[in-house]
Amino acid sequence: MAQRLNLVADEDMPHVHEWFSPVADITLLPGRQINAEHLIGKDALLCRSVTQVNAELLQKSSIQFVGSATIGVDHLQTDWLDQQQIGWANAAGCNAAAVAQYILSGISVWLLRQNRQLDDISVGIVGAGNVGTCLANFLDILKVPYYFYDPPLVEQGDPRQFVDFKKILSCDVITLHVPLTQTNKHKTFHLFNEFVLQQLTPEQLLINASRGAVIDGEALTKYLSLAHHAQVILDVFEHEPNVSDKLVNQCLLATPHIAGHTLEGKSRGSWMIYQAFCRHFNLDILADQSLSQVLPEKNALLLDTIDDIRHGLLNLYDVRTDHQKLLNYSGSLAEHFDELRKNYARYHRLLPRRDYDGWQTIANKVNSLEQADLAKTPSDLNHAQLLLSLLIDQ
Ligand SMILES: NC(=O)C1=CN([C@@H]2O[C@H](COP(=O)(O)OP(=O)(O)OC[C@H]3O[C@@H](n4cnc5c(N)ncnc54)[C@H](O)[C@@H]3O)[C@@H](O)[C@H]2O)C=CC1
Ligand SMILES: O=C(O)C(=O)[C@H](O)COP(=O)(O)O
Repeated sequence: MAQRLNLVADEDMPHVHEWFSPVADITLLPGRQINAEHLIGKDALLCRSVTQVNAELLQKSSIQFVGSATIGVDHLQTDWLDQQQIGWANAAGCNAAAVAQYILSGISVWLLRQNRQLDDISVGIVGAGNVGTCLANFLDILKVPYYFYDPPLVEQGDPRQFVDFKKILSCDVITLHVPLTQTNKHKTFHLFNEFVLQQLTPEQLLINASRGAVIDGEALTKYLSLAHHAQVILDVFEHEPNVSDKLVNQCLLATPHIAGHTLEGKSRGSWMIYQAFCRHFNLDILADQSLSQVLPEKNALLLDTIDDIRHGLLNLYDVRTDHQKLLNYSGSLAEHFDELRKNYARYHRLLPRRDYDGWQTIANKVNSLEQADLAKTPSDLNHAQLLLSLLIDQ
């Protein structure tokens, strides 16, 4: 029998016990507290976005593999890991659908406040990777025009259509889906600085669910203190968990870095890391282990009438609930930011936020309802307007 491995894992990474305990002894720790001493004599580290994985953390250890159950890798010193021949993996795309769902919910709330319609806006997507593309797929169904800005993909010959930064800055909604990078030619650190922010108008919405430092936080606070400014939705903040109460209160909506935290998004992250771990250590995946095994059945969405669709979507996700929870901690946000994220996961174990994978079904259903009974679907509503009215509260 192969020797058992020893691993340290972030205590907020789901399903670690189910999947890893047949082959490893596991030490669970709070992600921000994992230190070099904890890793001495260990073979693998399983982390989330809050653990800085670098030479300082690992050099005294015998870690051979680092798995981060996240899309982002800005907390991993990947060049050093490669140099040391330490295997590493992230969970690319694991929660892309969850982030896209968050963005659509945020846009819906903004439209409601502005008394504007979905069919008269354009969306500028900065970063056309997994999240940007997933969002674009949803916007296609909603028939909302969007534009991609992604110079690295242009250089790689991606055949899709891309626009320049100036065009993005003219869109009604600008939403950021880039990795945080500090050094390369297309670095994203402070991509939205004071100069860029000042070009926005009060009619626009800026959303950041990528990494906080893609927007210069200090410049943003200053910008939002101006009499006229664009509306802003933030899921991420520069210097988390030290989040400024002032900035949160200046936003249309603010949430504690939970855009990707659906049940599927979190579980898929662990599952992808488990698979990478097995590949690295040349282990078999046991026959009774699978992602679907740990995901509870979804309540069937009964799409018989427009009302069914409306309620199905409303039960799905309303970002205002998460915004309100963050506001409840106003005055001591920095102290409670991590706790809110932790409790978000716990709360959602009872009433989980789920990915919605039935958008195409809904689009088809709306089509058939329109064809079958136009009286139920006012003829001046196109698909986009109709689906928006389903996304937001009546
Ligand atoms: N708030 C949250 O809960 C979550 C945040 N994220 C963040 O979102 C980021 C994006 O996620 P994915 O789309 O899955 O990543 P991805 O790697 O699939 O796509 C990122 C895209 O950004 C592009 N890009 C890089 N530099 C750029 C620049 N200067 N200007 C324009 N485009 C640029 C890349 O070429 C790539 O196509 C992640 O790196 C992560 O930091 C991801 C998941 C959840
Ligand atoms: O996947 C990413 O990248 C994210 O930002 C995550 O959704 C954040 O997840 P945790 O670090 O809280 O697991």
